Amino acid sequence: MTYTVFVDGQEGTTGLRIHEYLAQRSDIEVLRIDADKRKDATERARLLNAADVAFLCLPDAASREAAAMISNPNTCLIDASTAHRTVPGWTFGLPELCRGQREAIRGAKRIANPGCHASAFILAVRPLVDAGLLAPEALISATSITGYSGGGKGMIAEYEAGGNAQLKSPRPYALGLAHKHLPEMMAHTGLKTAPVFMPIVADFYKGLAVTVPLHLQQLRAGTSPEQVREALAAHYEGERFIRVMPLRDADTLAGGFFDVQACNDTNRVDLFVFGSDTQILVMARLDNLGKGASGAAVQSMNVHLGVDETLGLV
Ligand SMILES: NC(=O)C1=CN([C@@H]2O[C@H](COP(=O)(O)OP(=O)(O)OC[C@H]3O[C@@H](n4cnc5c(N)ncnc54)[C@H](OP(=O)(O)O)[C@@H]3O)[C@@H](O)[C@H]2O)C=CC1
Ligand SMILES: CC(=O)N[C@@H](CCC(=O)OP(=O)(O)O)C(=O)O
Repeated sequence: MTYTVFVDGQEGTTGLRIHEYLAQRSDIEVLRIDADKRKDATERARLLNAADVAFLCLPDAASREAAAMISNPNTCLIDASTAHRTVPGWTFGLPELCRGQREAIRGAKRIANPGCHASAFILAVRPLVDAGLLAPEALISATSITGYSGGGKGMIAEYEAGGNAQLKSPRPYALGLAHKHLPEMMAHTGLKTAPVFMPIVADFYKGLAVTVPLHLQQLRAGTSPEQVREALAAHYEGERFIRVMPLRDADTLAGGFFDVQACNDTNRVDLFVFGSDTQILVMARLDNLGKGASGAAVQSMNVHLGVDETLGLV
């Protein structure tokens, strides 16, 4: 069986990466738009409606526009943008989220791919809420360190142009405390209050790690770091792309330093719990263009089509 696939936004960062994944597939026929018609609404609509699966790798406004162009009831949209992640009628493209999510993706024609920071945050926190270790009312914070490809073509060009000394050091951003991933972080963890979230972009291409620092007192009384790790391990048992590392996994740290890039070129998420007697750090690491974007989109496509979920992904 061959499926036809169109990538709207094929020249962008996530679109190009999806094309790389699809190029290895004999079961996928890729529909391509002529370079001079990339933003031609009529041609985009024609290709979107000719596809079994269409990926939207576009800014939010263009994604909403594309979604409104669909008249073919068989076309499945997988949107990489922020536009639809908490919109009713759209299914969150994170198969590992909870029991039943895979079946929901299999049956959905509108799939919203999670944001890169949000994927890491949700995968780290959701199991703790589901296990009753962290109350939905908890007030927590998180930081994220990310490579600059997370900012798309514009930010990549800025970093790769060189000559701007400010870009040499890590840059905290979203300091208005209203990062666009907060709504999906709340909706898909069950947290009632948005975390205080500060992302930091630094001078490396890709790789991302979210850290959630917690006093053990913020967790259910008597919770130990071991129990937090066990809750993660139980939640993700059998998951091909999620690795829950041993507690205080010093072996993964070169000389005591955490490697943010160690999941690059994979669709993997590594989860860590570092703990003392009174505090823990829960960390999630991924490739922002892998499980943080394009890899996740291909995984959702595989789940939706009912083919091997790992096809083309490592
Ligand atoms: N980069 C990442 O790590 C992640 C990105 N995302 C999200 O995925 C989406 C795509 O991001 P990314 O690939 O990084 O962005 P880029 O800026 O790299 O690419 C976006 C592409 O969309 C094209 N485009 C813009 N408007 C239109 C339009 N009206 N019609 C057709 N094409 C259009 C752009 O054209 P042109 O080339 O002319 O500018 C560009 O090629 C965004 O919503 C982003 O937030 C999600 C997760 C992670
Ligand atoms: C470094 C950088 O700017 N990263 C982007 C996140 C990329 C991403 O996940 O974007 P979407 O939510 O659109 O999917 C940011 O924090 O806005």
